Amino acid sequence: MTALRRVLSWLPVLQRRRAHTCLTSSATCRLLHKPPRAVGAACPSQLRAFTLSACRSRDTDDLRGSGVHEEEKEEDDEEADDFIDDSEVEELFRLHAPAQQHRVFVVHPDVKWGSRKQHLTTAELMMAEAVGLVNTLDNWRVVEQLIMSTKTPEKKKIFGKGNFQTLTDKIRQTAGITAVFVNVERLFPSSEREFQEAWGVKVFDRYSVVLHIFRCNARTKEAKLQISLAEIPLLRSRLKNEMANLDQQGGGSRYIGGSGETLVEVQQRLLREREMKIRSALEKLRRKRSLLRSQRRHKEFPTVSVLGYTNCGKTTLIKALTGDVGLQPRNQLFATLDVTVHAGQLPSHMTVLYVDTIGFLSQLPHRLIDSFSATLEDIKHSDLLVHVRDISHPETVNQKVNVLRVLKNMQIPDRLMSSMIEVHNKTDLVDNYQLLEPDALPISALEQRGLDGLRTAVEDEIVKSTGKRVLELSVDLSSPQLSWLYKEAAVQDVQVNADEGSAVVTVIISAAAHGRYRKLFTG
Ligand SMILES: Nc1nc2c(ncn2[C@@H]2O[C@H](COP(=O)(O)OP(=O)(O)OP(=O)(O)O)[C@@H](O)[C@H]2O)c(=O)[nH]1
Ligand SMILES: [Mg+2]
Repeated sequence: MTALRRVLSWLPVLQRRRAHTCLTSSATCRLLHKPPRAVGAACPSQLRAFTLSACRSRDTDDLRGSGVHEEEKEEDDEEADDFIDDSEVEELFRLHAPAQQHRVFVVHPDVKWGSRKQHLTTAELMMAEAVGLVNTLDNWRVVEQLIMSTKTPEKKKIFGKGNFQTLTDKIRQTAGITAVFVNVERLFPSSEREFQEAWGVKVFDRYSVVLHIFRCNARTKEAKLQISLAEIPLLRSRLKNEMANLDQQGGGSRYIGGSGETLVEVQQRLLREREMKIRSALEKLRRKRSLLRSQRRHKEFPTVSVLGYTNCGKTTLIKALTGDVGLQPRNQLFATLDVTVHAGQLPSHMTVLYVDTIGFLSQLPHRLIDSFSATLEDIKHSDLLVHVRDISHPETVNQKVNVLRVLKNMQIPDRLMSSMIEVHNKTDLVDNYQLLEPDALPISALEQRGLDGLRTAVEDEIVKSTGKRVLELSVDLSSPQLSWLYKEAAVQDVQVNADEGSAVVTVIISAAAHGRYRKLFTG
């Protein structure tokens, strides 16, 4: 009765009712209108600390250690504590623990002809990616792989009768395997059950393998909650299978001790409750994110989202552009699962915020992407997108098509799509690299080549899209000019002339805010 045991293990979590306090309007005010401190004595490092802390979220671990003021830290902690308890997230997250280790047989169902055939890739490359996914997981190893023809990879009957028998024989003859990974987006629960019965081992699809990877790499509450949400369909499928087994034994439709509910109904209700709980916690996080976004906008720092296929070098590029030593690029699929924000400078010394995002993958089920929609929302709200491509990868064209498809499904605004900068990364790995797409920028993030050209291109687009410029303004320190600038623009530097009671202030300011400034102080 594993199903019943699992249901019972959920109960404590679902029954625990904790009063959550949403972000209050006073917290909002505090974040948006916090007066600048240490203005008179402002030196560039303090200003950097101020601006960094102003745009920092709890998730942006990488901005830590940048000299954040203690008082701001406390306020941040207070505000972050408001939405959901760590232990509660851990409980939700732990419920569906991943398998410890597996020796895996990978099957790639290949469509050789017809409308379902993939034209930009080959069965061998898709198999290589599937193997890469499995090997990303610690203690999971591929022991055998097989490409098997099919006409209907998305149907319940993936393989024809003869092929299925051949496959079953091969799997049964392979010693020591503990799992089979069928490289399709998502298996029907009934197919999963049928395969498991025929092969006598656990069966995974892309959805479940990618989820395992996500799970192993998740660090923050938000990532953990998003993963727990993405697991709900898996739990539903499992439930269906376990219920089918119970029904065969005549147990699933019996009422539980006077409750008026059958075991199936109890399980379904608990799953619904679990889903609602996760969604509500994520909604609170979404509100917090949107608050941080408006705070960043308010501070007038333009944001640049760096996106692309997984492992293309996004994190390495942001590290190279910002010098942020906290960033840890890894040769691993889905190393980045949390959106983090990092400040960097453009040629005119304008500070921009680079947003590191979760990588894309082909045939990633929509539901999985949907679960990460709160994180991906940052992309929609940025001022500019930079699409990083691993130009050394044999599937680079297919990867680009997939990234563009996901962006289209996410309904990214046209203005962002048309101004998007495409970067060809890892050119150091390509012999005699030649740029065949004139609008793209060739770089090597690892060897820090081509970055000046990229910074200039980013600045040009930012100026075009936001109308923001870097200006040096002379301010009278006895007037409220400087504090106004702190509130309405992004102050980059203050050079104080103590004898004259004035300062030269470098700011990033929009045309509209500059107009207001002139009207107020120089009119
Ligand atoms: N040779 C070479 N390797 C690079 C370059 N850029 C990144 N890499 C390597 O590619 C691997 C992945 O880099 P990341 O920056 O973690 O890639 P990512 O796109 O952030 O990956 P995910 O967060 O997993 O989606 C690491 O081993 C990097 O060192 C480059 O320009 N040249
Ligand atoms: Mg990354």
